[in-house]
Amino acid sequence: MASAAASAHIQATPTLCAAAKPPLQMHSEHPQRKRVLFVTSEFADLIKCGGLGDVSAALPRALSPQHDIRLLIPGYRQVVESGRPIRIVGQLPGLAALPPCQIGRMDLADGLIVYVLLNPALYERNGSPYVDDQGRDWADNHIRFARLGLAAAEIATGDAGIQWRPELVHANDWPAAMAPAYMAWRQASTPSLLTIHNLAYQGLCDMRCASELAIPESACGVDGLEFYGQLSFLKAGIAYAQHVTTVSRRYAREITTPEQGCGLDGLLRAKVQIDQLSGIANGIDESWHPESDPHLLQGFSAGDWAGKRANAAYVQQWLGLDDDGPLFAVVSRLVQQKGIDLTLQVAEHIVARGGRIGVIGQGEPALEAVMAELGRRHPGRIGVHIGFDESDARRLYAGSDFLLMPSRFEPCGLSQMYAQRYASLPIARCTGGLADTIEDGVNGFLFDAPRADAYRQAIDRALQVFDHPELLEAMRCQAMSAPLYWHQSVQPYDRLFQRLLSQATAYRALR
Ligand SMILES: Nc1ncnc2c1ncn2[C@@H]1O[C@H](COP(=O)(O)OP(=O)(O)O[C@H]2O[C@H](CO)[C@@H](O)[C@H](O)[C@H]2O)[C@@H](O)[C@H]1O
Repeated sequence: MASAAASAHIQATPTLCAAAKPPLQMHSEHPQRKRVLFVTSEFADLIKCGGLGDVSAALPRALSPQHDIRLLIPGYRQVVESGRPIRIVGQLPGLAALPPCQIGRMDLADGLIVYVLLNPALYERNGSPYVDDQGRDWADNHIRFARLGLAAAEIATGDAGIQWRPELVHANDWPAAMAPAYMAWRQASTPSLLTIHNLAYQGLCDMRCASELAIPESACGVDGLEFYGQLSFLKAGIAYAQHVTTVSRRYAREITTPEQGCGLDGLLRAKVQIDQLSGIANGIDESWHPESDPHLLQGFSAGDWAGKRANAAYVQQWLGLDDDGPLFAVVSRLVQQKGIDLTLQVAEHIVARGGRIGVIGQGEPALEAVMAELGRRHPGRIGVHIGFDESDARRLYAGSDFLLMPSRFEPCGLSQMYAQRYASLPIARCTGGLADTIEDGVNGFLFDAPRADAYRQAIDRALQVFDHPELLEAMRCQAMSAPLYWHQSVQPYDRLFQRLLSQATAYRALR
C-alpha cells in the first residue's frame, strides 16, 4: 500500500532533481566505456540485509570511472521514503500476473544513477526485502522478483520508455536472476552476466506458477528452470546468462562439487567446460577505514590503539560486559550458513578461558532465541544484541580482539575483511572466500573440519597470541593491511564486460 510520505517523494514531472550534483568524474575518453545495468535487491545506501547490499553500493561505484553503470532496485518503503527525490521516467505494462509498474530515477549526490521499480502493492511493506516482520518469506516473492527481472529485460530491449539502454545487464543473486531468462525469451541482443553471491538461496517456487510468471512451457523442463519438480530462479539465471561469476575463486571451484553445488553442480560444471563460470573476489569499500570511519567512537591506526580501546569501552557498556579478558565478536546474519551452532558449542570454552563474547545478529528466529538465551546465561561475559545496526556493527569490529566466523560455507565474506581492517583477527573455517582472504597464523586463524573440537583448537591458538603482546601487535598490523579495496577487482570485471560485449557483437554479425 502506498503511504502518503512515499508518494510525496515521487515526482511525476521529469524535472531535474534538486539534489543532483555534478556526476562522478567520468573518463569519457575511455574508448571502451559501456552502458551497464546492475540489477540487485539490496543497496547499502538505502537497504541492506547483508553482504549483497555492500557489494551493490561499492562495485558499481568502483566501475563508474570506466563505465556508465546504473542500478535497478525495487522501490521498497525504505527506498521511496529515503527522502531522496525520485522522478518517473518510464512505464511498464503488466504481463500475466506481473503487474504494471513505473520506473523512477534517483540521482545520488555522487552521480550514481539508480532506477527504482515502483509498485507500492508489491514493494512498499514493513519488514525486509524478503521476509515479513515475523521472519516469514513474503508469499508473493516469486511475483515481486520475477517483476524485477522482467523490468530489467524491458529496459534492455528499450521497452521501458527510458532514454537509456544498457549494452550489458549484470544480475545479482536469485532475486535478479530471472533477468537473463526474460531477456532471452524477448530475443534481446544484449548480453547478460549473473553473479552468484550465495548459491544456497535459489528462489524456488511451485511449477504451477509458470503461467503467472509468463514462463514459456518449453523452458519448464530440466534443461530450463525445472529443479526437482519446482521452478528455480537461480537456475534460470545460470542457464540463460552468457557468463556466471561468483565472489571468490575458491567458491567458484567449490560450487562445481556435489558437496557444495546445492544440486546445481552439474550445470555449473557444464558452464566451466565452456568457459562461462569464473570467480572474482569481492573487495571492501573505502568507508571501512579505521582512521576516518565516522561510525567509530574514535579512530585509530596500526600501533596507536587508543581509539581501538575507546570502541571497546563503548561495546562493553552497550552489551553489559565486564572489562577484563579478550573480546570475541560475532557480527552476522544468524543463519545456518554461518555456523552459529558451532559458536554456541564453543562459547562456554571461551568464557572458561577468561574471554568475553559480543554479538550483534539477526536472522532465523530459532537461532536468535538460542543466542539471546546464551547471553542471559552468562551476564557480563556474553552480551547479545538481536538486531541490525551499521554503527554498532562497525564499533564491535573496531572494539574486539577476534571475530568468530565458523561458516559452513562462505562465497567470499566481507565481515572477516572488515574485522581485519579494524585489527580484529578472524577465527574462521577454511572454506570459500575465507580461505582466500585469511592467512593462518599471519592475519587470522583458520580451521578445517566444521566441528567444535577443531574450532576450539583455533580459539586456543588465538588466546596464546593474545597472551604475547608483541605477536598480537604483529598479527594486527598484518591484518590491517590485508583486505583489498574494490578498485583491485575492477580490472577483472572490466575485462569480462569487454569479452562479453565483443562475443555479443561477433554473434550479431553471424546472424
Ligand atoms: N546484525 C548486523 N548488524 C549490522 N550489520 C550486520 C549484521 N549482520 C551482518 N552485518 C553486515 O552484513 C554484511 C555481511 O556480509 P558478508 O559478506 O560477510 O556475508 P553475507 O552472508 O551477508 O553475504 C553474502 O554475499 C556476500 C557478498 O558477495 C558474500 O561476501 C558472502 O560470502 C555471502 O554469503 C557485513 O557488512 C556485516 O557487517
